Amino acid sequence: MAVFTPITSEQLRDWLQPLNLGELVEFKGIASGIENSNFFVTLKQDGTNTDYVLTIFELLTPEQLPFYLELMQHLAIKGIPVPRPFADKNGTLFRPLAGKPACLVSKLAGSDTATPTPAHCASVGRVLAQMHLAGKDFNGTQPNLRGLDWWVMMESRVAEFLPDKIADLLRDEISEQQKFAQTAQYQSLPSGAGHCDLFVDNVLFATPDEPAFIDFYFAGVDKWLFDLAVTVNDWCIERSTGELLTEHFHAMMSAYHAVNPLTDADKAAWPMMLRAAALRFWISRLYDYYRTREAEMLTPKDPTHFERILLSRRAAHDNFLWI
Ligand SMILES: Nc1ncnc2c1ncn2[C@@H]1O[C@H](COP(=O)(O)OP(=O)(O)O)[C@@H](O)[C@H]1O
Ligand SMILES: N[C@@H](CCOP(=O)(O)O)C(=O)O
Repeated sequence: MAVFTPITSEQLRDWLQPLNLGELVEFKGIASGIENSNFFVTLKQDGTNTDYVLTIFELLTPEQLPFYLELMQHLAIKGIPVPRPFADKNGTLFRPLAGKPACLVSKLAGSDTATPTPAHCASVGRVLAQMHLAGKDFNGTQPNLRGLDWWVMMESRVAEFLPDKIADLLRDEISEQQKFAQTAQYQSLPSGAGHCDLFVDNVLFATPDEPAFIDFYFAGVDKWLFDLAVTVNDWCIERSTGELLTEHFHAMMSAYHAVNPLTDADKAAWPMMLRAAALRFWISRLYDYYRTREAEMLTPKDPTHFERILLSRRAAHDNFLWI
């Protein structure tokens, strides 16, 4: 369903050749993706079969891809559990396949969880902190392309579809976030390469203590605290209301803090950062809902989920949970 670009064995064999990773045994499309075409690929080298993941990029441009792939390569080399992209002998990480850029990465063990426990939250918090620290010497500079400028641009494209009260909420939150981004407090927060979309469907677990992060194609340089807020807003919530679950929250935050300590400045910025993280996905879901792209064959994700989360974080602004 979500293989937007079909390929033949011949095309794939030719494409794989410069990677020198062995003979093609089999490949099959992965149904669950919504952004790219993904395939599991099995290659045989010296009598041993190894599984990989092939991604054909449907929307990302060759200008954007080096940041994502080089970040994954950097993190994987440092031992962070993320897919490792394979380069040809010239160091090239992506090449055209069926007319679109494509790359091959390592296949990670495990599966995602629909019902995160505090133990899952703790391990995700720990590895997120390790990932932030491991990215400190990564030299890519591409910003989070789904940041404040993008929110402002998208607001003008979705507001016309919304009832007045909801459009007012959207406009008001963007304006609050613009003011927040100008503060010395915001600007003093540490930034670096972040995943920026570390939702439950982007983490695979071999065991609850061994998370692996996939799908880095919204990654970018942003405040570390924003990345943590995005993660908390999806992992530590009661799904139907969006309210934070205290035990899940403390498990994730304490585990993050133990590796990459949070400061008083982080605490002061936290309520606005949780709101920013909710706003980012509210806007992208509104955009997908009202302006679904042509190639999209899946049902757009529910924007009202993040409207509820935003309202909940605004209501808790002066009385928020912290570690
Ligand atoms: N490196 C990987 N190792 C193991 N499974 C993977 C890997 N990359 C993707 N997958 C599988 O493919 C599915 C879709 O991948 P994803 O990157 O989330 O696609 P999309 O960005 O299009 O939503 C994931 O849910 C996972 O099951
Ligand atoms: N996590 C986002 C959508 C991004 O899609 P992904 O499948 O590439 O993670 C959301 O839930 O709105």
